[in-house]
Amino acid sequence: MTESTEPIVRLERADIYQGDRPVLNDVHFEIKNGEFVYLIGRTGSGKSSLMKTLYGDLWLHTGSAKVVGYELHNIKRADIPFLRRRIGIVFQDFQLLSDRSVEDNLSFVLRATGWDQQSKISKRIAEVLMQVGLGTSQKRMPHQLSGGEQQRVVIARAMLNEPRILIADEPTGNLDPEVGDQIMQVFRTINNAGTAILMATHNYEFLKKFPARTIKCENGTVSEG
Ligand SMILES: Nc1ncnc2c1ncn2[C@@H]1O[C@H](COP(=O)(O)OP(=O)(O)OP(=O)(O)O)[C@@H](O)[C@H]1O
Repeated sequence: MTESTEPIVRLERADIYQGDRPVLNDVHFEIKNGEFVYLIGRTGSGKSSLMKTLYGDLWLHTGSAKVVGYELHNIKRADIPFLRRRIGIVFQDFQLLSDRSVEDNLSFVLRATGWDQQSKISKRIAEVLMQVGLGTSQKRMPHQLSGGEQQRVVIARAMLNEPRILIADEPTGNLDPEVGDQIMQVFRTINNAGTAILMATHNYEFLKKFPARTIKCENGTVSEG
């Protein structure tokens, strides 16, 4: 299979653990290139644990998983930063560095991932900010941004290294409904441009307004919703 036809995520008979405690058993699903997938389920059902396993924050104990070309059942600790470069991760709490500007938050990530030419760094920052509708905000500090704007910067940050998939854990959980809708539009625009998205959400309005494939954590496993 070539990289473009192979699923971006494929789990087979995977067991997800928090420490010694099993959270999800016998998980199998695939996410294809460019797909948009919602992940739903009650509080504590295992959504975050599943996502953490996909980006190598929780170790896969049993079964197999291949994510953006990396086999998680065989992955070496040293490869995890490279796995994460091919995945964009967006959390509910914005986690920007509060003591530096938008531009510096973004260049920090690029430099940490091997970018060293200032002209290329500036160009890439301008591109991702444009993509999230914040084209002129380079010099602003996080405290000068609304919650929705901060979340746009976080999404821009996740897009810096052109990930093949964005994994977003409750990305609108801290936002007003109207602002949440705008952020959802940003994800849709990114998805329409070809990046796959796996989004955990409690917001069932999104499922009605923006229908997409839905998978569900329930009774200790994952099923199509
Ligand atoms: N760091 C941790 N250490 C031990 N157990 C944990 C840890 N984080 C979560 N758990 C447990 O694992 C189970 C799954 O939690 P998880 O956070 O994956 O659920 P979730 O579906 O994402 O919930 P929420 O919607 O509230 O974010 C829960 O029983 C939770 O108590």
